[in-house]
Amino acid sequence: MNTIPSVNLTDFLSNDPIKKQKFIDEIGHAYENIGFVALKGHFLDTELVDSLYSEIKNFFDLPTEIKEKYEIPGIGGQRGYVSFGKESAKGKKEGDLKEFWHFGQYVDRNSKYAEEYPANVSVKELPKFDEVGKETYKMLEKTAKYVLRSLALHLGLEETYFDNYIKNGNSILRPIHYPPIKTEPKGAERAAAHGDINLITLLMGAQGKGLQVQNHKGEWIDAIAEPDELMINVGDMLSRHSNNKLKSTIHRVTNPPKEMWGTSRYSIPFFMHPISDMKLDVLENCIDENNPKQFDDITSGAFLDERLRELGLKK
Ligand SMILES: O=C(O)CCC(=O)C(=O)O
Ligand SMILES: [Fe+2]
Repeated sequence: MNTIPSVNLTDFLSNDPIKKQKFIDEIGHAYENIGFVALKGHFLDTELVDSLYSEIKNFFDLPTEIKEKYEIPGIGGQRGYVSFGKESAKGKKEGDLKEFWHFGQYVDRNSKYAEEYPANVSVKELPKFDEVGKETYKMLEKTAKYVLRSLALHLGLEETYFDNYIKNGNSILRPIHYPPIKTEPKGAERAAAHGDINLITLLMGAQGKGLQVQNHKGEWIDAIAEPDELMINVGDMLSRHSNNKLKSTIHRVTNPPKEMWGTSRYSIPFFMHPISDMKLDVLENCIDENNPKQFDDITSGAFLDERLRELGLKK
């Protein structure tokens, strides 16, 4: 597979069982091979996307000393601002050439997760920032819920298998700014090769060149979406749970050619996480003689913790 297949969520949501099954087969096949699809028919509208871009550009344009006021110590960068170069890919010492923001789950005050999750951070310079972030979070979470329903069916589980694990889940919306490159990066990249940690990732902003995905043969292929598409990939949590039937594919964001160094890249991944006590233990129906169990049992909370340390976000 040398291109990223495109699928349409309205097929899955239609009342036509043939279309629904077609969507399940297409996404299932894509995730057993390249690990990525471009998805149309999601719940984000253009107006919301445009206002989020405008808000986040305004945020990243703020002076560094103001942005740094929103960098909260002690929470592994899980909410608010994370400054340039702080995060590095697993196994790499150079920091990625990016700064980002994290919006986290919106839980009721009386829910047990209100204590587990750090609070979201408000940007007082930008009155609409929080609201636009929250609305986008909800729409991406809703899109992800249906994608996971299709994957549950593909894996031979109940359609709603993931629903209770993602309700109040520890998902994160991460607007990223890759600033203009001023000096030779010396081994650093916009985003070095990595697999995502979570269940699935929904990415806005894969329209320009930059994102590349590694296929079976080790070749890097461009992952470019149409204006109305989200790029959606499998993360390591879902790969473990499915005994690597669904592939968490290594991907990266390359530095632009020198004549383009003066331009920024903005992208906005939504990392869909379950609640921390979900067991990622390999599903029984993904194990057989040809596919012995490949991963040890672990909860999603313990797995996340381990990975945040490896990324340099948690001490
Ligand atoms: O910026 C992008 O297009 C992708 C970013 C990414 O892969 C990530 O943040 O995990
Ligand atoms: Fe990624």
